Amino acid sequence: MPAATLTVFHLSEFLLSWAFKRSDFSRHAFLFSWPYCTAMVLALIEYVSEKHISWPSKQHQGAVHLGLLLIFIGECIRKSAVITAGRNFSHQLTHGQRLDHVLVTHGIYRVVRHPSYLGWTIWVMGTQLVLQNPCCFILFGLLCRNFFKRRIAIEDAQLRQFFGAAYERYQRQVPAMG
Ligand SMILES: C[S@@+](CC[C@H](N)C(=O)[O-])C[C@H]1O[C@@H](n2cnc3c(N)ncnc32)[C@H](O)[C@@H]1O
Repeated sequence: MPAATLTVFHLSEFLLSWAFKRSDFSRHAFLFSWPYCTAMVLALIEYVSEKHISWPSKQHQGAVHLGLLLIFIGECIRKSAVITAGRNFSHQLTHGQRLDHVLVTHGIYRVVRHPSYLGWTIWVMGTQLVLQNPCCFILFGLLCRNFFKRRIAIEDAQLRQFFGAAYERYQRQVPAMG
């Protein structure tokens, strides 16, 4: 199940990037960065070592079901953001404004300003619930919060530069991650 979850996530990220013919499309669209792979190896180590010492929490079916639900909800939020933003979405932050870059404020972007980050956070927390990894659940939560806090500050500043008053208005009206 965890392998299937990872395959669906990474393959769909790559295929959507290819389908929208995004300007930053490359093998990096699989989203296997070093920090991410390191985090997943840590999760695997926690899982295997706790399973080996018969950690009691590894037997909670409720946690597995809740984790699967979070994975599903996270994927839906993330993919609806990727599809709604279309070619305006890019895995890397853009440094100059592209000519075809338009501000997206409809669909899921009407409800939350950074839906793909919200979806990814929910998805990754779900993976740790399925594995019943208490340490990585907390660690990944803290890492996501710090990483996205910094990234959102940079991205908001760039988008204010690109779209001026329209983005400032959007930023006032719509919360960052819910
Ligand atoms: C990884 S995507 C993340 C998009 C958004 N932060 C989210 O969580 O759905 C980053 C790229 O999307 C662009 N972007 C973010 N929000 C946007 C919006 N509302 N309209 C158009 N482009 C946006 C940024 O300029 C950046 O190049």
